[in-house]
Amino acid sequence: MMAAVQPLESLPAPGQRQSFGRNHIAMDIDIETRAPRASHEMTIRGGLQQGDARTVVIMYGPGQEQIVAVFAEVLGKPYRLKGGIRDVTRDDQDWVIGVSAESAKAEIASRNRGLVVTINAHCTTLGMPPDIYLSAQTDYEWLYTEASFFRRDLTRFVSHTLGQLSHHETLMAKPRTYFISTTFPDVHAALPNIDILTVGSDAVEIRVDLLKEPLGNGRFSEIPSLSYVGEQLMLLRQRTELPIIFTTRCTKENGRFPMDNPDLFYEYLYRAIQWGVEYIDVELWLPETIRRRLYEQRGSSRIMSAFHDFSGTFKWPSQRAESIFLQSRRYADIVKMIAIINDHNENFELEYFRSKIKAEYPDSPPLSAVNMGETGQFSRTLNKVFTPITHPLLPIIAAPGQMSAAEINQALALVGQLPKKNIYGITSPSMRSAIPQAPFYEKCFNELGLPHHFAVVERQPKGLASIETWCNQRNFGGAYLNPAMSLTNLATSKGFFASLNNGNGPVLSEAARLIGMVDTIVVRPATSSSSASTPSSPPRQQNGDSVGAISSTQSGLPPNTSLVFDNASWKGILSTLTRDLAPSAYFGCAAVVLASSADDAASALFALKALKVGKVYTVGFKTPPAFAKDLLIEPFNSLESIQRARTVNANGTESIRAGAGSPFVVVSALGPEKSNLVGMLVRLFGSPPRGEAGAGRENSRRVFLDLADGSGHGPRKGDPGLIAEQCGFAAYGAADVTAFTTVETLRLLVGQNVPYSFVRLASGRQFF
Ligand SMILES: O=C1C[C@@](O)(C(=O)O)C[C@@H](O)[C@@H]1O
Repeated sequence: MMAAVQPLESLPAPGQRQSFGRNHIAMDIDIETRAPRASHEMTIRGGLQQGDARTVVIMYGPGQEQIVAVFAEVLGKPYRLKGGIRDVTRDDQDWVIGVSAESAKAEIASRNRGLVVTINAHCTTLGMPPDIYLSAQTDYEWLYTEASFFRRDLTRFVSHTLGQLSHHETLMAKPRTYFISTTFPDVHAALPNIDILTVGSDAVEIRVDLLKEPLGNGRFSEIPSLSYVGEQLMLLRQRTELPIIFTTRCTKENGRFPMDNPDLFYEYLYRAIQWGVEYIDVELWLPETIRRRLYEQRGSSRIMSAFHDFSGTFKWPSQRAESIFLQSRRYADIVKMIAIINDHNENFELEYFRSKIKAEYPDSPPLSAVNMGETGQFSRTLNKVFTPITHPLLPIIAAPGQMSAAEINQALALVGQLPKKNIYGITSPSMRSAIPQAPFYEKCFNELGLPHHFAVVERQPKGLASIETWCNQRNFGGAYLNPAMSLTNLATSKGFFASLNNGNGPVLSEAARLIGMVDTIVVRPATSSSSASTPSSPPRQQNGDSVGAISSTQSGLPPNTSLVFDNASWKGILSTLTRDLAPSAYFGCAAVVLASSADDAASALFALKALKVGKVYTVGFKTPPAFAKDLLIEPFNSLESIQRARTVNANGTESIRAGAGSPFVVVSALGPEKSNLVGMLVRLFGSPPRGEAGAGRENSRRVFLDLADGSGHGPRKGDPGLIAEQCGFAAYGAADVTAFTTVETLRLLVGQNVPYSFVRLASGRQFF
């Protein structure tokens, strides 16, 4: 009989082992922190940070002071307007300060940079460009439109510029990353198709040099003005959640930016940093002083050093190639090297160069290197860091030989590098009435050119036999579990799962371990240092396992493969909560979680922990001790305790930071049959009680997240989401979380990024 998972309070430190397998009384699970690949922990520890602690000063245009309140709300801080930047003192530390652009002008150059960080918020309807002097002097600049206001864009801008959310670390931990090189003369043309264009991309490149600014009479300016570029960038950012790469490619390297004045490059690239662009492409030929300055001034943006050689004489096995790499890495977060080659063998030379660089300079920034032209296409299938891709819907390809994500995947599949796998959606009888997900996954695989087969299968209500059979196949490619299964349940395995990893059981991600619920099973080759899994059935044929016809006699996983039990839904919750609010809006605040069991509550607790909330009030479940360790938990066990939390008076922002204010976020995992209770609590916590004005957050709409699946039920009587909105909450539902969770599931299962907007679009509204 298999030992149960240890109670969570006795969680081992990362790297230690926890019971699961069948070798010992208390057998072990490899904890993901030992694994080299991307893990959610990167996102918790690396992705979310406290960020810039300086006072944020928003400079606003005539009649635009309301934008200060919006910034404050997104950041979760109180705000006030002041006459000038000089009036900001240490006492304003936790406030957002608004200063009119007019007044700020006189003092911006002499501001105390250690005390304030300035953002020039300019509404483009007031005219473009913004005040040239302010633009040049400010730390950051945010351009917005009033007619269609994109709160999501603002959230992402401040989360990034103030260093609260880092895409780079998360992306660099991914096994493969791609960026789409858009080549539109006008971004408007891209917008209708942006969701489909970006499937498979981790970032979007805007080729600034290819933008064509109309001057009237059919003429275009030689290079697009900063004003035009700013608006184009704003448009793109409003429509895609992906990080952006800002490129001013020069004439010598297949671009249109003139090379006679390097300062022009500095001007545009530095402005891109001010605009909060995530990646700035800096060409290596630029004077070192410019490259150094941009690197030093890059703030939260990351520098992609770029070198292209179109001469046809470039040689990867040369001293020159190595010295170009060394020169590039000095001022780079990613080094990009791209060359025209003449012979297919030069692709192998590039691979040798890649591995040599990795071995000899292990601490260098990641290398993104490909060859151009048809001959070089092979290298585009092998490069793993930010491979530039195109899409059939683009007007032109950005460089000779560029391929689409689908073409790359198809090529990899053809040469055995991306073998066809069976991927499952494992449901339970209780989910029988749910809308089928298979068509959506098939659409994604099709769009991405993935060879995999997807099938929704239903597990038996009891036991693990069916799940183990699906997972125990040579061609098993991973699965999601909907509903999720508890680790305790999975730990009852006496068969295949228990046999993995020489009897130590599957690898557990830290999220799955702490949450105690598994919703994703990821297949991955073991590293040489960790032990290989031991299939419980003998290996058999290489290909051809057909879904639904798997017997226990069929082949098990290949010997160098392990299974990772993971949890994607906490990430879906985190992404939903941070869609319209920066992480700082949650730091230290109080939350309420309602659920009928700890299992139902755990993903939300994990997300709230990642957001560093100060205190969690609980209703309906006992908090697992593992959470109680890092979070201040208080169960609501009487009406008095609720009343106390409601009226708790946060004296100033300090106490809010310690979770002492009345709850700012309410998450409910209670089913529709408990709507009344949820509605009642939401009403109670809706309007900020009198006397809380001192806390300064009276401008903030509180947040309500309903995890109960309302799909297919139509508008519910007493729908807590509706009540929440009436009570002044910003309400989110299961549909948002499901879509964001699907994004994460696809990343985990097939390593590809399918943007949230595409998930919503392709799966149809009624699906969620
Ligand atoms: O640097 C690169 C790579 C690229 O030149 C290519 O070869 O695909 C395409 C460019 O748009 C991009 O900036």
